[in-house]
Amino acid sequence: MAAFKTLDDLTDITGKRVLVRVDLNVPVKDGKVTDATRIERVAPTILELSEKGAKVILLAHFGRPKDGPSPDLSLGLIVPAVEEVLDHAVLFASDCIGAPAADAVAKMNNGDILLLENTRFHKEEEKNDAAFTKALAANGDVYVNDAFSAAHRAHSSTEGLAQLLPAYAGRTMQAELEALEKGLGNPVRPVVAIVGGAKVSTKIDLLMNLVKKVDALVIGGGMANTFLAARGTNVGKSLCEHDLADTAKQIMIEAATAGCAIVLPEDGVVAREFKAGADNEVVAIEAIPADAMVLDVGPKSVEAINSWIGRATTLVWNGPLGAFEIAPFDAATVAVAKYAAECTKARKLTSVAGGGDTVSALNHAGVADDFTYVSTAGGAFLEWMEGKVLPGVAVLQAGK
Ligand SMILES: Nc1ncnc2c1ncn2[C@@H]1O[C@H](COP(=O)(O)OP(=O)(O)OP(=O)(O)O)[C@@H](O)[C@H]1O
Ligand SMILES: O=C(O)[C@H](O)COP(=O)(O)O
Repeated sequence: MAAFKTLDDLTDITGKRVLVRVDLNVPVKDGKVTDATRIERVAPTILELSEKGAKVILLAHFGRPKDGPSPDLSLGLIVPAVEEVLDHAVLFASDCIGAPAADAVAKMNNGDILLLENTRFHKEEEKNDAAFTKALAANGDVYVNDAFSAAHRAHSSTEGLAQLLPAYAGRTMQAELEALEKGLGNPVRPVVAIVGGAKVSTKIDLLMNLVKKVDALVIGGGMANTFLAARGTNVGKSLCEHDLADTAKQIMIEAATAGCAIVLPEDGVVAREFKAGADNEVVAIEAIPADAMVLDVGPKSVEAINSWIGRATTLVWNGPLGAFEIAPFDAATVAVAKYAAECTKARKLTSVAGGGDTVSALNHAGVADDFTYVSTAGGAFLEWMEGKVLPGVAVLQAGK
């Protein structure tokens, strides 16, 4: 792994304005953060800089706002959770550039921590727009990237800033890269990957390369419905991206050529409403009622998945198998997580899992600490697995 500068190289920062890119894209329900793991992971970097007397200015995205600012995706909602984890006051500015940001920064004392509003409220962020990056850079003397989980995005706050300011990796960025290299740099076969969740369109392309690197690819969640539909199974009202059928078919062809088994659900738990405790039944995967949706994979599928895990030496997991936030559709994710944890404790398995909701699901199952390594990254983790260059990491390695 190519070298990059870390906080150890960042000396004499008292009074300096340090722009720190963190990932605060945390799960939220009814306005409350339901899993603070990502905040906990960036806390050491933030507190270290604050204790050294820097003015710590946090940059982050939250969700995927489509048309500019929206109150439900304001990072202001996250401030209390960040304060609780840090046990430190956190100031907030209503914009990440312009007068609101500049005024808030001007008022900071050494050691203060300020969170700027969602960078994605400006469409220029995702375009890595030069003028927008410059506007962000105006508030900092130094840039620290501690958001490994957003490092697969070449955005202004994840990549562009590192070209304008002296750039350093934060403690979590450093730890994630070191741990992934150690656990998965040279994975011992057989390798089984589980990919589930809801971000079908942004993750499906990654599977094209992943099938060349693993012995079996277990597909669950919304991703499975897309593959099932592609092979002609009627998925009723399930979360499914029908327009990705050709991509799914191509992945199945690539997998067959590479000798990678594709493991799709044999049965599913279906309901007519997306809510906790909704009436539900287990059906064979070819018998999904037209007016129902699959919200979890069924018990036969769990058995098949666990049998693959039992034969594996390395497990890589991103994306829950079902809508685990609403009982009883957490059953498969919990059962598989517990079995993987058991195999890991018995020293038969190296288990690495990643993703905001995946971490939350492992915490929900009570086994996150039993996995070999739990990354905060989902998409970035899968891209790293594929062997892709992550722009946010590459720019640190190039070193300004
Ligand atoms: N069958 C399903 N139908 C609807 N939603 C599902 C289904 N299976 C899983 N999900 C949802 O998928 C979401 C998690 O997917 P996602 O791809 O965001 O995973 P992740 O671990 O957070 O990865 P990342 O960090 O890349 O976001 C959960 O909110 C879960 O409810
Ligand atoms: O949740 C994630 O995986 C990261 O925060 C990146 O989010 P994105 O997929 O919306 O870029």
